[in-house]
Amino acid sequence: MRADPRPLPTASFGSCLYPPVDTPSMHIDIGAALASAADPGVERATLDDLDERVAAAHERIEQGREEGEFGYASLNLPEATDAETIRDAVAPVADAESVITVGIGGSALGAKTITEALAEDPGSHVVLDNVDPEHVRRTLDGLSLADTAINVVSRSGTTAETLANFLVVREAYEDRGVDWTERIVVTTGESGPLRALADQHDLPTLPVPEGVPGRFSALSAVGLVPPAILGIDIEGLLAGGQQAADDLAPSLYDSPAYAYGAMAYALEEEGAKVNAFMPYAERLESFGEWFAQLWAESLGKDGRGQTPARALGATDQHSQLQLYRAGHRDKVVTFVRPRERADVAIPDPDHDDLSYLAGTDLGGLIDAEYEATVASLPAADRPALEVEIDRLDAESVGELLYAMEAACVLVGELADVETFTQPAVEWGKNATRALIRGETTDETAVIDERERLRIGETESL
Ligand SMILES: O=P(O)(O)OC[C@H]1O[C@H](O)[C@H](O)[C@@H](O)[C@@H]1O
Repeated sequence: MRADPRPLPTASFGSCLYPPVDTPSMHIDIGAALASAADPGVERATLDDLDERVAAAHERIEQGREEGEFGYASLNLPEATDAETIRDAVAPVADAESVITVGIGGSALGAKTITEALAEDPGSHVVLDNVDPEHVRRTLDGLSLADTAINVVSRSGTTAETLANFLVVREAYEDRGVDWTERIVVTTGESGPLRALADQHDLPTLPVPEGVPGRFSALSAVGLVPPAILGIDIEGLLAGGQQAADDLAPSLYDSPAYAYGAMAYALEEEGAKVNAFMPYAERLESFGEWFAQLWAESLGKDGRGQTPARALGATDQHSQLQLYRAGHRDKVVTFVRPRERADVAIPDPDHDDLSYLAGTDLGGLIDAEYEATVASLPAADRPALEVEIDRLDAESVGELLYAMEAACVLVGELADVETFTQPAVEWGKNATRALIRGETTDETAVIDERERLRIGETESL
C-alpha cells in the first residue's frame, strides 16, 4: 500500500493561507478558493463574517436533530441505524454472490456509492435505476439469478420506474425457476403498493428511516442492505458517520463538513454557480453521482443552487479541464481523493523518452496528476476545493457521506431554502402517470399544446 503522498500543511497552492480543516481521516483544504488565490474567490473577511452565521445555523441544525425534525433527523442516522437489524434481515440471502438493487435516486445512489467504493468486486452490485428496456433485459440476461439477491427500495413505495422494474425482475426469476420470494429484501415506507406487495408475499421488509429524505438515507437500511449482503463493514460505515457527526461544531474552522459547506455557499454568492465534482479514484465515481443528487435536489430552489457537474480524475483532465481553467468564471472544482492507494508498478520503459516513468507506479502518477491539476486551477486564477480521506475504508467512506450531507444541510440553512423536499420533480411524474393512463390533466394539456405547436411550426416551415 502506497504511503501518504505528502504531510500537511505544505506548499500546495493557497493552503499556506489557511490551514486545512482536519479530522483524523478527513481533510478539507479551502485555500485555493480564497480571493487571494482565485476569482471567483472568497475574501477572508467574508469567511470570518460568515462564520457567525455558521454558528447560528449549527444551533438550528442541532435543534432539528434533537427534535427529530423532518430532514434534520438524517444527521442522526449513524446512531439511529441498527446494523444488527439489517444483518438479520439479509441473513437469508447472505450467501448471494451478487445483488441487484431495484430503486432510483436516493433509493439507489447511496448503496451504489458504498459498494463501488468498498466491495471486493464492485461489479457484484448491479443497480437497476432506469427503465431502458434493452438495458434491463441485458442486465437480467447477464446475471445468474439463483446467486443474486434482490434489493427493492422505495421510500414512497409508489415510484413507477422501481415498481415496473421490480415486476420485470420478478418475472425473470419466475421464468428461470428461481423462487424470488426467497432471494429478496424490501425497504420501504409504512404504506404504498410496494409495502402491499411485500405484505402480500410476506417478504422480509425493512422500514425506511422516519423523517429522512431518500438522498440523505445512505447510512440507513436504504443504503446498507447491499453492502451488508456483500460482506462490507456496515458498522465501520456507521462509525465513520458518527465521527463526522461528532466533528460538527459551531465554526467552519473546526468542522470539515461546515468548512466545505460554507465555502460552497460563499463561492456561489461570488458567482461560482457550477460545482464540478472530480474524484481521483474510479471507486468514487458513483460518489460523484450521489453528490449530484444531494446537491441538486436539496439546493436547487428559489432560482438558486450550484449545478453539480460530474467529472473523474485523471480521465477528465483530458476532456473538461480546459473549460474549468479557461471557460466562464462560474465554477469551482471540488477535488476528492483517497491518500493511500494500491501499488501497481510501471515497468521500466525501454524507450528514453519514457524514462521519466521509471521507478514510479500508477499511484504515484495519479497523485502527481492530482497535485498538478489542483494547483493548475489557482494558477489560472480559478477556485478549487480539496476533500481528502486517508484511505478507502468503511470509516472514511461513512465519514465522507455524512460530511457531505451535513455540508448540504448547512448550505440550505445559509441560503434559506427548503433543503429536504423536491417539489419540482412532481410535475413530470404526474404527467408520466397521466400519459400512461391516457388521462387528460393539466400536465397533458401542456404536452398536447407543445405537440400542436410543434406540428404547427413544422407545417409553417
Ligand atoms: O424512494 P422513492 O420514493 O422511490 O423515490 C426515489 C427518488 O425519486 C423521487 O422522485 C425523488 O426525486 C428522489 O428524491 C427520490 O430519492
